[in-house]
Amino acid sequence: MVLMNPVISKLTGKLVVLASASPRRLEILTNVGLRFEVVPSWFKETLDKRLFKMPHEYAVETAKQKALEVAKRMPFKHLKTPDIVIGADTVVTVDGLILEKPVDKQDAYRMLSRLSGKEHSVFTGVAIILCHEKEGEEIDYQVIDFYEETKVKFADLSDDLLWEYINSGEPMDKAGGYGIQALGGMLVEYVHGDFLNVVGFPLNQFCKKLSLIFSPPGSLKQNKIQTSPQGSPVDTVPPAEPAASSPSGSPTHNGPPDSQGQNIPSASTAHNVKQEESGCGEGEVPWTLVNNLSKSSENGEAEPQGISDPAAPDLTSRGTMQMQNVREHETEDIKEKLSKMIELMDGFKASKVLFTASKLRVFDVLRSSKTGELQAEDVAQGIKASLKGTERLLEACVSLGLLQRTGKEYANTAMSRHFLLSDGPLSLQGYIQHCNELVWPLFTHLETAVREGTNQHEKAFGKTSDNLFQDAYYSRHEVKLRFMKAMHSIAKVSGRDVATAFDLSKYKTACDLGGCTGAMAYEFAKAHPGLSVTMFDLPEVIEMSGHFRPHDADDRVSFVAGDFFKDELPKADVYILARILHDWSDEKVHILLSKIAKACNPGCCVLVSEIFLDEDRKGPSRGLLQALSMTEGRQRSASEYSLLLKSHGFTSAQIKHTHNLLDAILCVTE
Ligand SMILES: C[S@@+](CC[C@H](N)C(=O)[O-])C[C@H]1O[C@@H](n2cnc3c(N)ncnc32)[C@H](O)[C@@H]1O
Repeated sequence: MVLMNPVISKLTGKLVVLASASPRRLEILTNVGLRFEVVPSWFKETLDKRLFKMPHEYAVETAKQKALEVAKRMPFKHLKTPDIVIGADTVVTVDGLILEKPVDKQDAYRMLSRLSGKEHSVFTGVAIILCHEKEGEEIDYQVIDFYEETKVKFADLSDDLLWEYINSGEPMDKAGGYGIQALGGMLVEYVHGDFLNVVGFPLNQFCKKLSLIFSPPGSLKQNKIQTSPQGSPVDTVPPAEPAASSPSGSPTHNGPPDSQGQNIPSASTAHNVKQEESGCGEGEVPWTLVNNLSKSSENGEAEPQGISDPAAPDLTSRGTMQMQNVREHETEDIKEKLSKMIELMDGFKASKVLFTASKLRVFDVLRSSKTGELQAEDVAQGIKASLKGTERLLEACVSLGLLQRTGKEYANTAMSRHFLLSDGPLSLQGYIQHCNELVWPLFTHLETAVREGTNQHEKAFGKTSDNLFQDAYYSRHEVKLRFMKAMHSIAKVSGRDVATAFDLSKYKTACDLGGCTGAMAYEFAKAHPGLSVTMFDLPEVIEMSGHFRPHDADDRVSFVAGDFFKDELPKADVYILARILHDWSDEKVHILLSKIAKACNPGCCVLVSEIFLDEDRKGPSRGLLQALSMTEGRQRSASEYSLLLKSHGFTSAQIKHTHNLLDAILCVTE
């Protein structure tokens, strides 16, 4: 049996649309007697999470965009305008990360193991779109949105339990990788807050919002809440009279106060004279009537009987409240979009400030002072630049978070100390200079690159490059050194996460093909005490690798010169391909993988480390932006790499999204 919820019943007679295909939301709303159509949104959940300060802002914005997409599509595609569209989006957050639906089992495992033994938050953002269609005019959309947070704690979960749960298939279409209402309930130690919010829809707050929309504060002037001496709320409105005996016959509301001090009208006391006409149930205020009322008042026409009761909804103030709400939302929305636009328009300036400050060694100069602080004059002297230009550069660096300033003194921020000092263990200086000297010129020819679908090396550097490495990067000593420094810095930052992505304890030997400076090889040796690593690269690279030898170099790392397309590959149990495959045409990739497959004994494996594209190729933008200046190769998703490796006999893929610069996949030969 369905309880006749007085707030939900206010939607009777309206075309209510749920812009979500989630069976759980459908069930929650159906269970409370709401009649609605389901029109799943086509809005792709691709908002850039970094643009939102708080996770709930992301959930609310996604809910809003989902609902608006349906509200705007229906008049054209379904040839009807809904009255109300409801959108919702649920996200799980832990350790400052937003977890959505897992893309595969490995992703589900990553999410669930992150949640194990910890408290996390579940946020559902909800948007209620009220659509007003006026004849001959554009449809007006009013947006009311809100969010609910529920805290959930998981018990400590063993890997066996996690995999059993993952293999049940339940996690795959659920935010955070679990469903609390089914098997996933077993993982939960406690829930603080609205349980249904975790399932996917905060019903309680939704009802309160409906109550505010349809009986806003102005309509409840007389329904003051007093606190009794015992502290419990007392409704001071006199018992409602039946409509017929009310002087005006207008709707009056008298019901239990909700937790926000608003009265949710009770079905037994709310009446209106249009009830039969509108076909609405008891306790309803028909939307059409509400609209007509505001119109007739505006026109100065006599109000129909039953409208002038002071307890009736204050339609004007309600309209004003909603319009204000909408304007605020619209303004916020536009501001958000504008700030994203500005970020995109100015992005190249910010990059160039970083490149220039790095090239001029601003960060090293600041670090070298006794106190770590310098005034602009001293920095100008240190970097041999004009005072005026230096001041501008330093101020711009402060605005970008690269420097901090106290009074007249400039100093490095923690981020700069980590990544921008030239001799720091995680220095990105090498890569930054590579971007400045090589990638930047290529990007100045992006338009031609897009028009022609070719790489622009010739335009940018005045010569063709059939083989990027031998013709472009290694043609001049300083260019080669710069390229190697760039590879070295990325390998230093990401190497540890790649090296520890999988359990390699059963393997004795590894070969890092195209290992460049050996940075990755040393990370593998460090992470796996039983592993000897051969670093294999072109002779012109090997001859310079001594430059990058760490002071505590492990003698389990050795260097072999050769061409992986032409020469015999060193024998190994594990072949590492870090940032290799994306550079080459499919044909060359197949040549290389065939050679590796031939060199492998059963049980050997290939570990590929690359930027993995999302399965729908909508991100991450770092990978997609890089592709724009690539030559013959291409970026792939984890499953594309998996398929590629499978076609060469490497199966049982394990995938690791490291949340560092490079992800990794491990496949074993049969
Ligand atoms: C993009 S870098 C990746 C470096 C390293 N694996 C890393 O992740 O830091 C590509 C590497 O492949 C090497 N390489 C290119 N062609 C090669 C070939 N035919 N044989 C061996 N190594 C090659 C390059 O010298 C370079 O070091």
